[in-house]
Amino acid sequence: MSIHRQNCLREQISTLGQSLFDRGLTMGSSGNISVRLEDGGWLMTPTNACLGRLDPARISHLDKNGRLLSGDTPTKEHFLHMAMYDERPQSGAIVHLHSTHSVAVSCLPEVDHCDCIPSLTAYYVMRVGKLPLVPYHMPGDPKLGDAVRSLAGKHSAVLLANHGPVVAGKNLEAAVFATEELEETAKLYLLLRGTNPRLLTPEQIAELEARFPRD
Ligand SMILES: O=C(O)[C@@H](O)C(=O)COP(=O)(O)O
Ligand SMILES: [Zn+2]
Repeated sequence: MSIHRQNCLREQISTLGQSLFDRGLTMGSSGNISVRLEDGGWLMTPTNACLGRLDPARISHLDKNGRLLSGDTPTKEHFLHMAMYDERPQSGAIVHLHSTHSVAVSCLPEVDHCDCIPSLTAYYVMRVGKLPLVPYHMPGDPKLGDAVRSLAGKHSAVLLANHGPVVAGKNLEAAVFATEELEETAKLYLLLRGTNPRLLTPEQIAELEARFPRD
């Protein structure tokens, strides 16, 4: 990959990180972003970095074995990102946020662990689909990587219990769009709690999945 292309990706991570932060989709130094490089390595946001104020030159550059080549120490969730990439060769980027409504859903005792948010809208089905809950582990615990690995082959998005969403996409823009959609649908789900909303039918879901396949 040319240096020019890598620099463009660094800029894109910083720009989209700032956009997410400025819209309140993650706070403080929470959340992390990664992009897979053509040589099998990755760019990842550094640990304890604020997504709203990333310095493109300090973004961590890892080789395909996860060794740091340049930049600051990577996110403590680097193994989680790498586990998801291992299971999803079609994915080029991953976003993890502490977006408020998604985190709220991740704390609810009654959610279906196989599918935390019902199919309320077509766009949610198109961007996210079934969202499994990953049992709680401390942030940075390698067991979190193992737990995500077991689900990531079948799911582009997972919800970490009492923590937040991890969403993969074919590229960074796709991963960000899907994360935003997840957050908005989590908000809808909470708004509709205690009501009996009409959900999309299995036939409607199948039609959407055939017409708009997710990666
Ligand atoms: O919740 C956590 O601590 C991490 O999952 C996180 O969101 C931020 O960690 P770093 O990426 O290591 O800053
Ligand atoms: Zn986190």
